[in-house]
Amino acid sequence: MFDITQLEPAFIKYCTTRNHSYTYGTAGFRANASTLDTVMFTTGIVAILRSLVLQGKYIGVMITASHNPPQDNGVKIVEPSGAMLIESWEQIATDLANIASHGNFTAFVMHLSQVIAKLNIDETTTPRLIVGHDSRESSPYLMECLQAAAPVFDTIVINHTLITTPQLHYLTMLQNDVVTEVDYYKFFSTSWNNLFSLYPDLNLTFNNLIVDGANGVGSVQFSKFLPYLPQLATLTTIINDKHNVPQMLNVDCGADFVKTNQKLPNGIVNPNPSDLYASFDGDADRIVFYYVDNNKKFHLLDGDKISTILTKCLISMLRESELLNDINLGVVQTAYANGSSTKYITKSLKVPVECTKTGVKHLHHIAESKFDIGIYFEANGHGTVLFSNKFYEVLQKAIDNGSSSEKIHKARLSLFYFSKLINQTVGDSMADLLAVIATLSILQLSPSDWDTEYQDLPNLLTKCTVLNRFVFKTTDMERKLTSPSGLQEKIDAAVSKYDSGRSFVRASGTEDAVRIYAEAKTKAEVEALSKEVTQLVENS
Ligand SMILES: CC(=O)N[C@H]1[C@@H](OP(=O)(O)O)O[C@H](CO)[C@@H](O)[C@@H]1O
Ligand SMILES: [Mg+2]
Repeated sequence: MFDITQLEPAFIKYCTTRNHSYTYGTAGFRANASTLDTVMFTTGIVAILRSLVLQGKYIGVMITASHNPPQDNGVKIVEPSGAMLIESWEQIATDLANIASHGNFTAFVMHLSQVIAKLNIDETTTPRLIVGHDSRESSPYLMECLQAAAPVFDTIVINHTLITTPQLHYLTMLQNDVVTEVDYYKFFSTSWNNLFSLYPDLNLTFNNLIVDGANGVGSVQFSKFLPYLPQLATLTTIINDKHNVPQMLNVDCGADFVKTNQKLPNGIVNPNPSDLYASFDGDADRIVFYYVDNNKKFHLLDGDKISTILTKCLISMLRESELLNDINLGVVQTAYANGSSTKYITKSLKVPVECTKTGVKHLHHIAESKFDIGIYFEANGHGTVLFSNKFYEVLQKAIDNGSSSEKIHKARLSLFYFSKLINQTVGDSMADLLAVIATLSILQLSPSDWDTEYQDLPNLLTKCTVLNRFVFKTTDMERKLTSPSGLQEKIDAAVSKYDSGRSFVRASGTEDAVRIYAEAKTKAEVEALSKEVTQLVENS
């Protein structure tokens, strides 16, 4: 039995941020790190309660603010399956944080005991947490806040300290007391070796690989992972690897910088057209690729390009496996996906596309519930491919039954090993990097061949600060505004003036801003459309 009144000293010590209203956004709680002690303390308790409700299964907690600036931080909870916290618990997490922030200890204890009573918890269960953090300066202290309530609940806590978000998701999914990051390296390098063993004569389609670690935890982890991948290690250089200079995190580098500014990150002086470049974000769950042409012009290969090339490869493996009619494959995108990519997937590859709301939790859910092979990527490079139980059943049966053709058998084994190469819990810079390189090798496409599969429509993603972003409410998978009243009609009128024009506006779930997306036939038109819509937002 636990006595929650014993939480008082920790409450006084760690809940120093008062009268702050916390909201659970697109990716958990996220704000300036100086305001986060209270919500870290309560999130630790929520994770403990979640573990108690699930009979002591390991619950993951990651402290990170991903691509946000160094002074921010955040926290997200991971289910035992490795997926994000189930949505119905977001409210429990939000309410507990806000009662701790706005109320005194008595009010807090009263609220918490009501929550515990409602959850019907068996108090003899031992809760288990598996935790980690990114390289931010604030992370170790926030980790202390997060764990402050653990002794009162007799919690077992495994702290992996400096680890990437997807590694933490993967290790949570293993539900094992003794797993470490080495288990991650071994699993994914074995998958890589298995897949390549089917293609002994295959050459990579670029000379060198340059990986931008965003000066974050991804650079630490990738340098530890590389020795398990000797074939790649010899041709890979990691740049922006100053994870121990926290103020450099995501500054002029990383996936978000490259995608938003559509240019090379810091640290690449003389780019080589025969090399492949990739940038991770601050917690290494996103990746974008790029290359330069012979004129040294920069070309971005973003989440849409990743999603389309993986789709092309997997659909051809399915076809060669003669399983196209038994396994359903589809792609999940958000409204931010470039219109050309959607057209390419549906028209050229003849694969269905679902559009859903921003945030990986939404994409993941659709990919999992609608498809046997669900490929999902946000345009910013956050995504993965999910393989269903049915996929494994059908494939295993086909492999066991054997095939007269060597080619068909090889395609089936390729599908199997490929499914093990990509992180099943969440988007993962390192696993996605391996999956893309394997894809390019199997299809024998150079980075520029990959790029020419389809041509992006010129697009612009900007943000603007407004008095109250919460008045911007949307419908139709965030593609249309329902409030402020009358604004959507004005946006529609603006869009209709442009060839292949598209634009939508929504409030960010991670920043205090409204995002404006626009695309059109030419760069000049997209700039004009974006400007018009920005003015409409500002005047609303
Ligand atoms: C347009 C855009 O890139 N939005 C990002 C951003 O969400 P917003 O709700 O737009 O702030 O951060 C999320 C978390 O990292 C990420 O999932 C999402 O794709
Ligand atoms: Mg991230």
